Amino acid sequence: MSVAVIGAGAFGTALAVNLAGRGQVTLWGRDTGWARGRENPRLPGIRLPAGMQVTNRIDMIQAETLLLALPAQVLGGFLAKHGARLGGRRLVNCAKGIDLATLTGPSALIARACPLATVAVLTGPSFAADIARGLPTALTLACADAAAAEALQRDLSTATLRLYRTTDVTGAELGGALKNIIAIAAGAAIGAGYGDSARASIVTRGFAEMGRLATALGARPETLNGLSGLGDLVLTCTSEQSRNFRYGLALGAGRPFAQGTTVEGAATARAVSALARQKAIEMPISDLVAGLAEGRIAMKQALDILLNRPLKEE
Ligand SMILES: NC(=O)C1=CN([C@@H]2O[C@H](COP(=O)(O)OP(=O)(O)OC[C@H]3O[C@@H](n4cnc5c(N)ncnc54)[C@H](OP(=O)(O)O)[C@@H]3O)[C@@H](O)[C@H]2O)C=CC1
Ligand SMILES: O=C(CO)COP(=O)(O)O
Repeated sequence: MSVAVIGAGAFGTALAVNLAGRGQVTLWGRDTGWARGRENPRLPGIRLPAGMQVTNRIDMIQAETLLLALPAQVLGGFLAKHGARLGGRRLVNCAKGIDLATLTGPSALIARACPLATVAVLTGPSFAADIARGLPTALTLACADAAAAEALQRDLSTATLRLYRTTDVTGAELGGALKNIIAIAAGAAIGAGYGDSARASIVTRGFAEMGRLATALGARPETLNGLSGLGDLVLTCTSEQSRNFRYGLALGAGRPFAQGTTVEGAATARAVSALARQKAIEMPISDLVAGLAEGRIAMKQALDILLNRPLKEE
């Protein structure tokens, strides 16, 4: 089986390094100057295995299985430029977000741009550095075609990467996208000094909110209880390795945050607010994260809004 990873950021590089233990892997990035030193500055401390090919030429990619590890908001532009070259292969989305321009998930963007492709999603609790170091990790592989899901599960599992499969692509993809929003809110609560009890409330009510939107969009509720939903929510709301959580910490503390860091939850919150309005679903935490990220509301105001919502059944 031949694999290529599209997107030489932290996650794409980590997946390529881990999968290289199984066979030939090619890594594609738009700028591959760093590869001469065999260490990606986006994933410090990890050396590329000898023999791994790194290229910025998409026409060099012959692999039958492509893992797309680009940020959700740049995927549409990438597909518009290169999608025609990718059709007919197995295309596995690894991005965790909702495209703001179309309000759809990455796998729908891929399916639209590459109608002949077998589209799948790889998602779940996993920091790039952990995967690259070969620390034990369990992820969800989702594909609507059950036979293709089984084949991909087999082909992409490694000694340290254990994949569980599902045919619920919508649920798996939304779990990964929505947890980033809640991680920002959890970080903001901690950053503002509201404490661990407040964080626990946000995680729990955030999880309820994730389930409401995901099921309205066609997800199976049990998928949200799995690695791609609850699993990743727990990871990102409790670890400072998470960029979304760290961004929330900065928002809550009123500190600036490093420009250029990939924080998927900020744009996803805006997309979710728009989707929730369309579907008439209450998503109070996502609405507040969208407002905080856009600078429309302040932290104290966000807290007041949450605490003053009408009392209701759990
Ligand atoms: N990091 C992690 O632990 C995990 C990340 N993910 C998901 O993986 C996705 C990618 O994140 P991650 O790798 O961490 O992000 P990074 O910030 O590490 O890297 C982003 C990559 O995208 C590239 N890029 C940006 N714009 C474009 C473009 N227009 N065309 C082509 N390439 C572009 C950047 O290229 P350049 O270097 O040239 O700027 C860079 O290689 C996200 O959806 C994230 O949620 C999922 C699980 C874990
Ligand atoms: O998705 C992730 C872990 O599963 C990575 O989270 P961050 O993008 O917040 O760093």
